[in-house]
Amino acid sequence: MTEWDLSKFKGVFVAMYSAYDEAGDVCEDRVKKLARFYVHSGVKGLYVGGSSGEGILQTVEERKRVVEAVMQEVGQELTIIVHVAANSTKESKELAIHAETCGAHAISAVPSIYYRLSENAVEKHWQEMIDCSSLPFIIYNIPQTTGFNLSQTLFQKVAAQDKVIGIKMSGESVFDLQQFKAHAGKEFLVFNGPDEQYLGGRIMGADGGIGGTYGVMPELFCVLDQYITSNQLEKAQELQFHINRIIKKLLSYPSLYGACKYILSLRNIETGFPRLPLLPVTQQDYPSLSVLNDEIKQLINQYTKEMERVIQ
Ligand SMILES: CC(=O)N[C@@H]([C@@H](O)[C@H](O)[C@H](O)CO)[C@@H](O)CC(=O)C(=O)O
Repeated sequence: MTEWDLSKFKGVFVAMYSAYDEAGDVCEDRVKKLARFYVHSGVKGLYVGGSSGEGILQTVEERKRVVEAVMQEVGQELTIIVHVAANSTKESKELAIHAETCGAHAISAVPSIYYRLSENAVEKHWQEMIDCSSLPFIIYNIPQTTGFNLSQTLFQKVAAQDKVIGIKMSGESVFDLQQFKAHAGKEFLVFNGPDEQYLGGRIMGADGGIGGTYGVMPELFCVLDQYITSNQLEKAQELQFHINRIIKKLLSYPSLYGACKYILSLRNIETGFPRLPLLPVTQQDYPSLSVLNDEIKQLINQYTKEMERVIQ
């Protein structure tokens, strides 16, 4: 039996985008407004400083300011998972200790990037973070960006510890996701990573998901999750298809994050541009993004109404 309350980690987690001011600096007010925006959307929590949050492009001090702002604003209302991995173990530990000081609910980390690391090195990197705070730890496996493909052997070694409560599976294979779930068992959380496969991931064992595009349509992912939980799989498939049409369009812009941030601005949530080398969208993209925003709003309207009818 695990000592952790896993129920607060089951569901939809928005991988929060960065929030900068006009000069491109971290802006606490904007971080808070963005975090607050998700409170009423029905999501379970936020994943802070991950890929979508551009943690890896920010300084340690900036990352701390983001976490502090999120915790102050919504730390009592949502479950907050903080991605603490930096390239050095030293900085990652500093961020892990800081997350605990701020009252975050869990930490999470990718392997260090750039160097081709052995499994022993990645294990040591993660273990130092696990040991330096008393927070539960969630492995972040995203081989397509880190170049490190987590093996079952290393996974089972790391996951055997009570403090390691889950894994965020951002690789594309639903089979891999299922294999991790099968080995770790019921009392171990698996988060679906690819938003395009939320339905597939959940059916194959994921307890919820962490995703970036949830940020512009959190309501749709919450309804999708409810369809799955209540076994309405045809409705779930229909909605996932709509979502995927949106995601495919979002992926056609100079950067996914730039497109999503612009859509947020159309919903009165200013977050600035993504930080270089991630490209912003340009003025010529604005009209089509505005059309896409209307499409998202229409779907949110339609599906939240349908869900209300089902619940009544
Ligand atoms: C590679 C990547 O960035 N994957 C995203 C997805 O949310 C992704 O943006 C989405 O599926 C669109 O392809 C997440 O798995 C990453 C994530 O949650 C994060 O921001 O840490």
